Amino acid sequence: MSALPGGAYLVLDADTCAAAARRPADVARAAVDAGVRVLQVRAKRAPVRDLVALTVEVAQAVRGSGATLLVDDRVDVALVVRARGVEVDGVHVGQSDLDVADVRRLLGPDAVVGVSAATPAELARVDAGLVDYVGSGPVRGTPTKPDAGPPLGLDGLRAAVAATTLPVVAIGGLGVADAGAVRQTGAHGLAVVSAVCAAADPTRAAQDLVDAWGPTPAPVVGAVATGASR
Ligand SMILES: Cc1ncc(COP(=O)(O)OP(=O)(O)O)c(N)n1
Ligand SMILES: Cc1nc(C(=O)O)sc1CCOP(=O)(O)O
Ligand SMILES: [Mg+2]
Repeated sequence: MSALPGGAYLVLDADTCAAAARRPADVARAAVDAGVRVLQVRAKRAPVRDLVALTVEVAQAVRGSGATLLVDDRVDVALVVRARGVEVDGVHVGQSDLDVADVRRLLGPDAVVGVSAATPAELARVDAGLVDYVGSGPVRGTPTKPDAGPPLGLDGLRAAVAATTLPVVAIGGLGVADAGAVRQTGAHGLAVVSAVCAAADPTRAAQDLVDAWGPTPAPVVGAVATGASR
């Protein structure tokens, strides 16, 4: 188990970056230079070996930044990247991906493991002893994930935060204008794709997101999320 830094969380979606004619590695470097502490590599249509190459590229681009780097869905990719001697911190899995118990077994006790959970039933099933954070969304409908569930809205997000002891990362249709309201729900972080990857100026957009969220306490390793770390 490892503490996830709070605040701005950038999901580097390969398709969104490609549509904006940008390399995810360049967006990643710009984001960490702007103060983003958590990155996730997501490439839903890429062959697995391309996802490995992409993750290595991003990891190398942000090397030395101290940012937490995760892979969407694919534990095998994280393991291969590690086996090549390149640092990757963990994986974010959804409800149809590998079970978090298996993810934890494969990646080890120090990995960061996140899981998607939004409904009361999904949140109740999350084992807080195996997972470091929950990703809850979509807060709003978003073209970036057409198969997402119904929008939670801020009230639904607040309910998700109240339903779990784990840090909650809000996601889906969010941008800089939402940072204050999302933080007020008690969410630990705010994850975006389009607001940075498709922005006219990703560096500026990342900086604005970091500033709008405001200061975050340093993560405490092994801390139980009681609200004190939010
Ligand atoms: C931080 C964060 N939260 C939720 C998701 C969604 O993951 P998942 O449900 O597995 O859906 P896909 O992203 O795989 O389409 C996420 N990636 N990150
Ligand atoms: C990757 C992802 N997961 C979601 C969920 O609801 O679990 S919504 C989403 C896409 C977020 O992209 P954008 O910031 O462009 O709306
Ligand atoms: Mg998934």
